[in-house]
Amino acid sequence: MAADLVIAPSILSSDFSRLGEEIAAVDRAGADWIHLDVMDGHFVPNITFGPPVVAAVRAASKKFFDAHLMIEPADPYLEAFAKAGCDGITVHAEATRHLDRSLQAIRALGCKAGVAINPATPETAIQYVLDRVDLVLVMTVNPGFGGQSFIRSTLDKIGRVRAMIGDRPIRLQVDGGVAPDTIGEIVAAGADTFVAGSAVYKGGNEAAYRANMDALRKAAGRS
Ligand SMILES: O=C(CO)[C@H](O)[C@H](O)COP(=O)(O)O
Ligand SMILES: [Fe+2]
Repeated sequence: MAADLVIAPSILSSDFSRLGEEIAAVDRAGADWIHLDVMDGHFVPNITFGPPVVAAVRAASKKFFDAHLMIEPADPYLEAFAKAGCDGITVHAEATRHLDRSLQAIRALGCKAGVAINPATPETAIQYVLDRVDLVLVMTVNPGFGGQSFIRSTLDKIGRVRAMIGDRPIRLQVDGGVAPDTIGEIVAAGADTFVAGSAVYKGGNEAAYRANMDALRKAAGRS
């Protein structure tokens, strides 16, 4: 496993009326990456934002912009997200007809390529694209909303994905229900990159965000 642990606050749980400030606040409070949840009201039952908003908030932080595209199709929008300033782009295996091609396209745009799988999707969905990706995202809630409960049946799958990754330089990310009471088991299962929305943004100010991320790192055994 990668020795370093990455905490990526999901701005889905931030105050959207102050999005730039909310990103800058988690940056100062110790976020490793910024996780951007893009939803289309089609692949998932919610709508968030697109490339113009990403471009508008890009100046708020120099940290890695980790775009989680919950959109179908994704291919027509990859270039726009790259130009908006995303450092990594993750597409869902379930929403991408020609997954190998999409992942090649992301890398050709100069971004890190990620592939996500939903809780009900078996890990075999990604077995033939592992040489095309820099990140595998195992969803631990059904995508679409923040603040949902962690789905425990995903723990075994995280372990199987870790074994599939082997010694490849691929990050294993989890997203959904990551909190101090779940992160220990998720680390033990083999994940190294943690998206947390409600568990980071609760409290509503920078001091709370710092304390929340410290609590996650402590519960993960990394502080
Ligand atoms: O992709 C997502 C939802 O589809 C979000 O990243 C995720 O839900 C984060 O929220 P929380 O940490 O509150 O579960
Ligand atoms: Fe996400």
